Amino acid sequence: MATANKNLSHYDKNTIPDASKFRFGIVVSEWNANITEGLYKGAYDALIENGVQPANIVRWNVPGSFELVYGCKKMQEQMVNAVIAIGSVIQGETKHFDFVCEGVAQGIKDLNVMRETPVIFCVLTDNTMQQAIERSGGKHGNKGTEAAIAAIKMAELRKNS
Ligand SMILES: Nc1c(NC[C@H](O)[C@H](O)[C@H](O)CO)[nH]c(=O)[nH]c1=O
Ligand SMILES: CC(=O)[C@@H](O)COP(=O)(O)O
Repeated sequence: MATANKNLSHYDKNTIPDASKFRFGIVVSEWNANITEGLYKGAYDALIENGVQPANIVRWNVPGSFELVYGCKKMQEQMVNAVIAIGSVIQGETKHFDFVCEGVAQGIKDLNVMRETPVIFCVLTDNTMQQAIERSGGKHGNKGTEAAIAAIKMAELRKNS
């Protein structure tokens, strides 16, 4: 189902686990910063709304989405219950888009397979800037909000497993 038909940014707070004791790492790519700052705000606000203490949200920046893998690997080594990777890759004229998207998706998948701390994939892979705007606080909601809810749910699953 496409984002246009399923906007997960609206959620029922009663279904979200208590997050007040959790600590989260958020790694933010500086590429397309107008988009990644919107995603960060969505994630940060959703964590706070669900009881996370501001001091328990650790933010690091990395230059581009490709560097999210290394940033998230190092963040996993901090005392955090889950990590959120935030990036925005937008199609250009060459194959660079495919390599960046492939690298970051596979890299984050590997961190989830190999290591204990869950890493949430909040990397937009859009054809146009307009699509990115619509998904980072625009008419299709905010994928940062959705990532924060996923992070809380995964932190809870980790705690109980
Ligand atoms: N074009 C985009 C990039 N490119 C930069 C790479 O992510 C990386 O920083 C560089 O290749 C050095 O290793 N990154 C994005 O996040 N978004 C883009 O649209
Ligand atoms: C996703 C990218 O790296 C992209 O913005 C690069 O653009 P181009 O393929 O035109 O060099």
